Amino acid sequence: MTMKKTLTIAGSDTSGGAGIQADLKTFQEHGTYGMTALTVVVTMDPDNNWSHNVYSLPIEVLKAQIKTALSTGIDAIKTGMLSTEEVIKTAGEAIAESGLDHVVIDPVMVCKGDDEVLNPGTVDAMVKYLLPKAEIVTPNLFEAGQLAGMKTPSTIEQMKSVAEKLHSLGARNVVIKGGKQLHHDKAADLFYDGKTFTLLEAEKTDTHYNHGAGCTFAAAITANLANGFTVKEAVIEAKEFVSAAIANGWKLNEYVGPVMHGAKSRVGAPVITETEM
Ligand SMILES: Nc1ncnc2c1ncn2[C@@H]1O[C@H](COP(=O)(O)OP(=O)(O)O)[C@@H](O)[C@H]1O
Ligand SMILES: Cc1ncc(COP(=O)(O)O)c(C=O)c1O
Repeated sequence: MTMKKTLTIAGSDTSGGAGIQADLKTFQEHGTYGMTALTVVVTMDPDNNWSHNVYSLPIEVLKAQIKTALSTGIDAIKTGMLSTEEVIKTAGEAIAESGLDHVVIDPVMVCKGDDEVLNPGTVDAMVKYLLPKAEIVTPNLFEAGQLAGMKTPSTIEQMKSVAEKLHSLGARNVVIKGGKQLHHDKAADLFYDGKTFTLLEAEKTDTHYNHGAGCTFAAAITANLANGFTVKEAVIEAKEFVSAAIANGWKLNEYVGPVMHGAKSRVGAPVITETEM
């Protein structure tokens, strides 16, 4: 049996909901063979209100992982938490050398709830090294504004302008996640392929148990592209997948509630509506 191979270049979330853990669970649910190149390891301190510590791996270790994985003939790549400009440059150069088309850039800048960029120099590096390689970029509202050098969009009209800017910076497709943050009665994401805007809407779940939603969404897109979906089909299935995962999010402890990555196949997924704008 042959399987499509998917690689995530991202951080390890020890608590298991986000990062490479979310990516691998999602790849598995989509029937692809997941491989990893770790950038950082994130731990949480149970003695200090679950505060996060980020441990970077040496750049040679990242390069060796990417080399290992690419030598096997990867079908699609996703990037997640990339901690420094050097890490972003390394990922961008490796993607360029791979010659792969199926490249999903999830421009993780902050963990949920924060609105400060972890390391400001990384935004320029993402624009320079990653956006021009992206078959699709998957920012939330804050990340979209930062990458575009525009204010954080808060309406669908503003999301359209920001999506056009991100496309002009080299991303062949853009999906801006309105999610829970956008003032809209549904969980709405705006997809732009350079020609048409499509608003994708799902029921909003009233929950705090959404840790890992962004990673899960981008990983599902990656697996779907590896499996031969068009970009739009990949995004729509990923939205079904993540909506089900959020609707079935659960409490790990008093600090964090991860999504349930395997919910779609076990519980079913909600209907996504598509509206051309
Ligand atoms: N409360 C919610 N109910 C339903 N879907 C949601 C909810 N919050 C986010 N989503 C969806 O989950 C996906 C990931 O978005 P989000 O969690 O906002 O990303 P990030 O983790 O990058 O901030 C998007 O498709 C978004 O619309
Ligand atoms: C390693 C890692 N990657 C990515 C994220 C972003 O997670 P989310 O998918 O909830 O935006 C986190 C958040 O804790 C993380 O620890």
